[in-house]
Amino acid sequence: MNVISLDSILGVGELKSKPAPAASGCTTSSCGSSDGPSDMAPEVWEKVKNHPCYSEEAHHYYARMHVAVAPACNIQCNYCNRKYDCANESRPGVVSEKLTAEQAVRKVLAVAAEIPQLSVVGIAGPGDSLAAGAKQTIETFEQLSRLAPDIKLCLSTNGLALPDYVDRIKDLNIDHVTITINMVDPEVGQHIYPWIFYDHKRWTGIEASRILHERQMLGLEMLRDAGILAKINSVMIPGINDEHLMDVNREVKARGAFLHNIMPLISDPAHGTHFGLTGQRGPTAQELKALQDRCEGDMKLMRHCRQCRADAVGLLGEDRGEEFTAEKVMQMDIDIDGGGFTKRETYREHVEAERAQRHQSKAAAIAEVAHIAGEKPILIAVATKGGERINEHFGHAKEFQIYEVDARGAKFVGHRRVDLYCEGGSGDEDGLETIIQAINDCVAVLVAKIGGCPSKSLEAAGIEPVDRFAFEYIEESALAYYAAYTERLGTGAIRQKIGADAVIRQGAYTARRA
Ligand SMILES: C[S@@+](CC[C@H](N)C(=O)[O-])C[C@H]1O[C@@H](n2cnc3c(N)ncnc32)[C@H](O)[C@@H]1O
Ligand code: SF4
Ligand code: SF4
Repeated sequence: MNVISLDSILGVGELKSKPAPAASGCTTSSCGSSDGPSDMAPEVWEKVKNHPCYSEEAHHYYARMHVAVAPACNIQCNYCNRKYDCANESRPGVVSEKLTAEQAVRKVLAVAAEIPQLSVVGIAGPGDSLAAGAKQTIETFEQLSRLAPDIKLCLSTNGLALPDYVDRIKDLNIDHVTITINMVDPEVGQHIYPWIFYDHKRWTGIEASRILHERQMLGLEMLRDAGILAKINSVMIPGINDEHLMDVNREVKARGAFLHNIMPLISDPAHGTHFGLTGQRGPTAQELKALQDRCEGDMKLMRHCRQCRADAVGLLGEDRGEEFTAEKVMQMDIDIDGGGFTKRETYREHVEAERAQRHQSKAAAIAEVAHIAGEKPILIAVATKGGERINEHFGHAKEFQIYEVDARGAKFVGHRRVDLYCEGGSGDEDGLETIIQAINDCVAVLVAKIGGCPSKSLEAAGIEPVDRFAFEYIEESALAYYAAYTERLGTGAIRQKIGADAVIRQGAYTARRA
């Protein structure tokens, strides 16, 4: 098939590209074929392959939107304050406007007509999608399943009311449900949940956490029995549930959860949450990764969550919500009958073709490094604007994506937000300091371009700045870098080199602090 660039369908300028090398065998589950990864049943792959949150690969191509039709909640978490709102902030529970079911449906059809990447509509607050009788949630999904049946439906809940709604969720063809589970021991839960409202009564203390825990486990088992995929969100709260999340991981896995998304606590005092006001800190990026690594096993860990607003619109990491306010949507001429269905279908066909080409290219890159199997993985930071390419200037990066690389492949393991190094054209030393701190477990940073000064500081900190892969694909470049890195050191030497680099980085950091 002749592959047309997705950027041309979307009207975006062409990126410099390299033809895909010939295919060969691929052994990692992150790679795969059009039937999906080797460790996933085809019917499950069919459900997740276009869902930007359930498939890391899909998030490069597909967008989601949240509609904020669920303002109320039936429990209180010590990290949540829905009264604090800020239009410029992207974090859970924040919305610019709450919608009725009717407004939400209109908004979805408007977005679907405009953004062919849209594949999922979710309800994730700002409160709980199943609180207050779940009326608006059900009404919204009923209409959408009729008007835009090609778009997947998704909801997020704390799980307290979930057992009462699993049958309804099944009837509505909702394939994806997220439950936030922060504990499987009410002793731990009592430090996270001051109260719940259940069975016409407010419960507090350990009793509240016991009820919540039992309802969450029951709801999860019912989802498994109904064949609905469950993702578990857990908020990592250092000193309260960080170690305990290993137990949570084990228990949810035993009950058939598909994916575990361990997210860092956000606890800015300005947000007015209990944890913010009492000085409870969130985890560092390195602490979060270490816990995710310990939990990763048979069940997949989600590493690409962007902790989105409850009214987010667009690809993960971008927010086009401002283009679709209730006022603007009211003025739009909306095709009520599946708005833009043909455009979405064409887009999906091209994504399939591009994905097949990318699988081949990644498999070929993995085959090139097969001879160094068994070496220790390295971490690499990447400056990217998206499109799976190294296409961002070091000084303009607001975040770095982190890849873990060895002969099995280059795996995305998280992103690290940083202060901008270049503000108004000049380098800011404090910004550079926070960048080095954020990526200090990486051996290299792959960028489209970088200036002489930051290069020297990075080298002094034991992080190699690399611009020779500018505009190339990230995974293939990371593997090529890994091969060159290993060759430079000689096989068997990576472990010692990583150890030595870590000492250099720590020494450089201590010296800068002094
Ligand atoms: C706003 S909630 C809406 C769905 C539902 N009420 C729930 O809590 O699962 C969406 C997700 O954001 C998480 N969240 C809310 N506030 C947070 C914070 N301050 N830090 C980290 N995660 C947070 C919740 O735990 C939940 O997983
Ligand atoms: S369950 Fe969700 S909406 Fe309710 S308090 Fe907790 S985070 Fe906020
Ligand atoms: S908050 Fe995470 S799981 Fe939810 S839509 Fe955003 S990226 Fe997906």
